[in-house]
Amino acid sequence: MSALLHFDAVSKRFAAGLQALSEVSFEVAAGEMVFVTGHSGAGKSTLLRLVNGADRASRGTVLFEGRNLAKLGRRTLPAHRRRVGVVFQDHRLLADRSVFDNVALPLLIAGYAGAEIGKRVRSVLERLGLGDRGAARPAMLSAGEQQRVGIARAIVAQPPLLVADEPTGNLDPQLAADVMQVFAELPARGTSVLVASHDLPLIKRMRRRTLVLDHGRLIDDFRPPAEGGS
Ligand SMILES: Nc1ncnc2c1ncn2[C@@H]1O[C@H](COP(=O)(O)OP(=O)(O)OP(=O)(O)O)[C@@H](O)[C@H]1O
Repeated sequence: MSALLHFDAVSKRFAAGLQALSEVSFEVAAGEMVFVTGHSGAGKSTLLRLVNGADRASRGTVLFEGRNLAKLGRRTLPAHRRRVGVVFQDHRLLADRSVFDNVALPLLIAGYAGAEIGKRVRSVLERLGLGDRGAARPAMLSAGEQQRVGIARAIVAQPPLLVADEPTGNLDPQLAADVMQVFAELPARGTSVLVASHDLPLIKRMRRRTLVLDHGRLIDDFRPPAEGGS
């Protein structure tokens, strides 16, 4: 079976001449949760932006579900974006809409019927411990709740892949652990996860595969040994 995500010798050079990624190759299989780490400026955000179609590789090939993302055009990009949920550090919620409406947005865009939207939004809010916050405006919520609303919005349409860029950067350690727990449960529900983070203690605790970038180069692809293995 082909990989969900495939990077083959991918480089990204910005107009200013800066090489943000150099010949990066790796694959992510369906059902994996993978961290991307490295120093500030190592290329983590750049890598994630190539995956969600926000930017394009300068060289090399990025395949998602077997499709070459270099070939995405105005007509096909929206469909790709619907298959990759995105979580940012600054969750980018709509301030003048309720929590429910914020989370419902991807389903509205995908053309779901009203009753189905209600069912799915209530279910995902419940799962993230936000069952009683649907009517609230984002500004009325704590930072941790707002981040969970952002996650709810990213996963409500059950995309095959979730990419998250420093999703716990603003959260205290307990909330960060809670968010990681939510992510860790996604692969079993059909959503693979790619998380950029520089929080090494957190990554270590999660015991998941970790890609390490250094000045745009992939210098390690670490898979922790299975628990209980010898
Ligand atoms: N649009 C852009 N134009 C020019 N250079 C850019 C652009 N975006 C990123 N860069 C540069 O590419 C390099 C990699 O940046 P990137 O944001 O991917 O790093 P990062 O690992 O996510 O860092 P951080 O942890 O600080 O967010 C940096 O040197 C950055 O300045």
